[in-house]
Amino acid sequence: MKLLQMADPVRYPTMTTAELRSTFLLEELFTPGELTLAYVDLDRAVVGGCIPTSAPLTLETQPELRADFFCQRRELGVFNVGGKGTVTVDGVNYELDKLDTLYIGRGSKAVSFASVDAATPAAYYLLSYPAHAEYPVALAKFATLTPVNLGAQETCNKRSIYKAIHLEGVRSCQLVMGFTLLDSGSIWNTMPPHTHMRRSEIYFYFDVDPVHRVLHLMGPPDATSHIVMKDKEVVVSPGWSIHAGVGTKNYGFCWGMGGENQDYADMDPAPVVDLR
Ligand SMILES: O=C[C@H](O)[C@@H](O)CC(=O)C(=O)O
Ligand SMILES: [Zn+2]
Repeated sequence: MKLLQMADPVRYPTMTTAELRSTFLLEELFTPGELTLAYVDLDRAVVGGCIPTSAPLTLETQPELRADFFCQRRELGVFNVGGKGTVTVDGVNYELDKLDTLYIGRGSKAVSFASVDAATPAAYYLLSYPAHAEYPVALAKFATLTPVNLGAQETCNKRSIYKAIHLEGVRSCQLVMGFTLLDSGSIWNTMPPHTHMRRSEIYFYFDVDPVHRVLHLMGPPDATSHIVMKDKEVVVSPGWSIHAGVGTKNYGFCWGMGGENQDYADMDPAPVVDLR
């Protein structure tokens, strides 16, 4: 597994574009016919991408985990941004349409991913954190989620927030996971931004038009930087960093968090006028 090692707020202001990218950004997680994982030292997240084509792909344990099977000591969230697929957990099949989320609890032994049609393959985004407790496998279908509608057309940030794995939905040990869809003509996410020292957060941008980009904003509110991102890329946000973005067109992103608490509303606002 590729290892991403975080920078701290002291090293951060000295970093070049290339250093910011190699430290906070994960590119090329999604390759047809492959399952790719990366380890992030921050809150010990494992992030992955998986596009099964003609044959299913199995979630193998990794040498770095020193575990008998991947979920021996971890839980896993799976979010499909591609065509219809099937995820099999210990012999039980779960059908995932686009935007469906599957929670796989600690102790699940055999996990594999398949596409229903190799011509329109599923594309699974994977996010895993250590877990001290077992919660049951559960599927959060997009169609059953009630969005929170935020923003306005006037401020180009009209969007719908769907919480899938959280305190009032599918339960987990520490993972909190959901996604946000921007309306046509809206481009700003999470503005005004916030930090939350209790949790680190990982953004996975999807449905980014190939000729468009998202400028992801990070850093302390008084010293922001940006990372230019394309479709199906992942960016890591330490607790001291804001995480917001602006696209050259609308897009979607999956947000996931691990850490001290699971309280979605526990945010320290960073007012727009204070940003530097
Ligand atoms: O801690 C929560 C996260 O940053 C996101 O859920 C924010 C978000 O999706 C949005 O405002 O568009
Ligand atoms: Zn956040």
